[in-house]
Formats: sequence, C-alpha cells, structure tokens
Amino acid sequence: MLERIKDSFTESIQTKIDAAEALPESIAKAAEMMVHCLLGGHKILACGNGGSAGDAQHFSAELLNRYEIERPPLPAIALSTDTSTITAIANDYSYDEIFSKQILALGQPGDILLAISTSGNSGNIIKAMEAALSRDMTIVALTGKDGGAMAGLMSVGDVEIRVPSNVTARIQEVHLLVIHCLCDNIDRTLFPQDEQQ
Ligand SMILES: O=C(CO)[C@@H](O)[C@H](O)[C@H](O)[C@H](O)COP(=O)(O)O
Ligand SMILES: [Zn+2]
Repeated sequence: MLERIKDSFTESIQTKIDAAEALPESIAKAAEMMVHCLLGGHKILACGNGGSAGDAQHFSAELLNRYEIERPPLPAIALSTDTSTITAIANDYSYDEIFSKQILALGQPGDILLAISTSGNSGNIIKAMEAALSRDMTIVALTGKDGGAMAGLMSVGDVEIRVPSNVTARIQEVHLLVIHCLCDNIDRTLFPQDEQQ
C-alpha cells in the first residue's frame, strides 16, 4: 500500500507537470472572460457532479467570500447546493435537468457557466451548457480525457480547459489547481493595488 500511495503522488505530480505545459493559455483566456463578465456586472454559475460539485462550490466560495487578498465579494452561484430544488427537478422531470432548469431561471446574457466534468459526458452538464447557450451566456468548461460531448458544444468565445489525463481522480486534482489559478488571475486583474498583500 505504501508503494500505491507513493504512485498516486507521483502520478498527480506528473499530471500537473503535463498540465503546466498544456493549459496556461486557456486558463488565462478563461480568467480574462471572467474578469470581463464581472466588470460588466454579470455573474458566474458553476456546476458539476460528485467531486466536481465540490469543485463548483469551492469556486463560488472563493468568489463570494475571498481567495487570498482582501476585496469585495464577487457574484457566483454553485448550482449543486439547493437540495430542495435539485430533488424536485430530479423527481418531477429528470436528473439531467437539475442544472439546466436553474440556468434557464437565473442565467442572463453576459453571465458565464463554469461547467465541470472529468469525462465531458455527464448528461446534466451537457443540458446545462445547452441552457447557457440559449441564454446567450458564455462557457468555461473544465474537462479531461477526450473532452467528451462537451468538447463538441464549445463555440467561438467559449473556452475548454482539458486536463491531459484519462484518470478521473488525477483530472479532478488538476481542476482544483485550475480553479485556484482562475481566482488568482481574477483577483490580481481586478484589484492590482492589493497585489503586495
Ligand atoms: O469524485 C469522484 C471521483 O474521484 C466522483 O464523485 C465523481 O465526481 C462522480 O463519479 C461523477 O459523477 C463523475 O462525473 P464526471 O466527472 O464524468 O462528469
Ligand atoms: Zn473524488
């Protein structure tokens, strides 16, 4: 078991090294989109399943509260948190609609959907992207593997950040790092005077 644990660390580190080569441009582009969105008075909606639901909530918490520097709260909503809404939609309609119906209610043109899926194939995330597009929102997709069906839904103006790995856990570990890079970029761009803190 000790070897297995060491292997997990080595694999995670290697995936991050590979991602450091592959992802900086798309992360910077996504951060620029988010800054533009927030400066325009718009908001970011985030969704994912399982560990990625946790990632969506982690992202919204960093924006609503703070990341590293003192700054005003920023508008973000994780769509995985309201169990009454989620269970009602899943019970009355389908699990695939738990995020899309919230997006149809809350999404406005200029908002961003942060869609998180390691496979790129989760049905409720695909429907969430379709709902966002119908509301003239833009999409930042965190994916892995071959990007799945999500990759086929990206249009000009959207950004896919695809982790170069086929292992769900390793992809999730990089997604969290990407989220922290996005928060860091947003803070440093919107509040440059606080950079030295
Ligand atoms: O955290 C993990 C695995 O590490 C799981 O909870 C995982 O997130 C769930 O199986 C998800 O349903 C996987 O969905 P996706 O990443 O393929 O969209
Ligand atoms: Zn997990």
